[in-house]
Amino acid sequence: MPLPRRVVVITDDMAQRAILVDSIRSQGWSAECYDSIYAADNVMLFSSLDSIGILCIQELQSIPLKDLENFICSKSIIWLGVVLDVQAEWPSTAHIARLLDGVFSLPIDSSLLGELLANAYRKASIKKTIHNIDSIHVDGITLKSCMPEFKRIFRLVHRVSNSKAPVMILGESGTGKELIARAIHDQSSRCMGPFIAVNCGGFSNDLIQSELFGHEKGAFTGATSQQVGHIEAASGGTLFLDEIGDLNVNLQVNLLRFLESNSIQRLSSSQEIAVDVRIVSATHIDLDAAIERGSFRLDLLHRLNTVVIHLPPLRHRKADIELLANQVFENLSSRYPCRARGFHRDTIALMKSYHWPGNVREMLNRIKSAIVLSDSDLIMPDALGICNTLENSTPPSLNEARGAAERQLIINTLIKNDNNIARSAKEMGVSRVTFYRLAKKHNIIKGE
Ligand SMILES: Nc1ncnc2c1ncn2[C@@H]1O[C@H](COP(=O)(O)OP(=O)(O)OP(=O)(O)O)[C@@H](O)[C@H]1O
Repeated sequence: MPLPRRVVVITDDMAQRAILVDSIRSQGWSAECYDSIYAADNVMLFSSLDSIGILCIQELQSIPLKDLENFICSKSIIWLGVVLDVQAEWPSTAHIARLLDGVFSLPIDSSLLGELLANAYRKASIKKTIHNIDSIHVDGITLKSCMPEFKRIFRLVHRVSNSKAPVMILGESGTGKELIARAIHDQSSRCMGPFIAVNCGGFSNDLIQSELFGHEKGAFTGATSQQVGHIEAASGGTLFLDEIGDLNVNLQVNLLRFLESNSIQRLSSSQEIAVDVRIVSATHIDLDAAIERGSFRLDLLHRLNTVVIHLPPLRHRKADIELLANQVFENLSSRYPCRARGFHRDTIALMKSYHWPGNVREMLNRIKSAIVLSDSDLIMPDALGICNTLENSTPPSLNEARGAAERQLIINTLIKNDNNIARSAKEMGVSRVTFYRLAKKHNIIKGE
């Protein structure tokens, strides 16, 4: 629905207000007036009805900057400043002006005002669309969250998608860094181009150079043909450098050179090849500490972290646990044979109190095993295999830890082998009888 053409005017100067309102109305807009930002905030008429606000710059001098920032940034309104007295001196105008979309003085030519309002209206419409984003669709998954912190991440993803600014995603393993990188790519104008993900820690030092930059035939023993590297292959799209903190220091220099020149040389070639890629990188390690240790270059960090997205660990997303678990359940239960219709409330409580060291990935795996193995209508707490690892509980004994690891191994092996006991037993290197006995001992299989 298009935004109404209504302007909020905030000034206690009645004479100038009247002039301003007349000019606004002459452009076919309606106007709503308040004496101060506090009066306007109290009425809470904003967000759905208003698109543009005009604030009197002189009056803003007396308002604490924090209040002003909160007021201006919390609304999906585009704010303009009006200067009522051009002769007056205002000490912090520059700072305030940065929060506003433009500043004009009175009297103002009506066609100029018309243009200012039309421009601001366009921006307000975009801002409102972004402000209302509360989910992201990626890889067939709808990422949702009840938490303002996460909704801000969704908005940031939308905002950064269409720039080429390098994005660095920080977060523990399994928090969804690659998914967010994909979302940035999918929503960008590069979405028709390739998305190439490279695990910088996944290759030997000898290999990663040629994996990233490519090589010519004969560049090294075994290089029997020319090979295009991942950077070149990502041209026109997005290169996702996962685990960037694990990249060998020598290669960091080469990567930096590429980021500065936007061109690469394949191994054993002197030809410069121009490459147009958007870089998204991710790491779970503390890069500041790595810089202090000398294992990561500060200049490279500065090239990569123009925009930083911090993904919180799942244990800090308690408010999202139920939403996420139900979403994962719905998704998986349609793909695997499943008797359960959902979670028992004790299971949800358990999930909320668990610390999820493996984050969303761990949740996915635990729910997957519970779905496959559960033989009741609701998934019970013990089906998740985390009863012994509750937060605040005392550390497990060696026997308990061994038992939990054994149980998890059996579950994982069964899932991998489609619940086939013979194949699972073979993979674990035990007889069928032993496997069956162990699975019964851990309540994974019901015995007669
Ligand atoms: N909000 C979510 N809803 C459903 N699945 C999710 C969500 N977030 C992440 N996942 C899934 O969790 C798994 C881990 O996500 P991802 O690989 O993006 O994490 P990561 O932080 O990049 O992990 P790592 O650091 O180990 O590479 C993937 O299977 C992903 O699809």
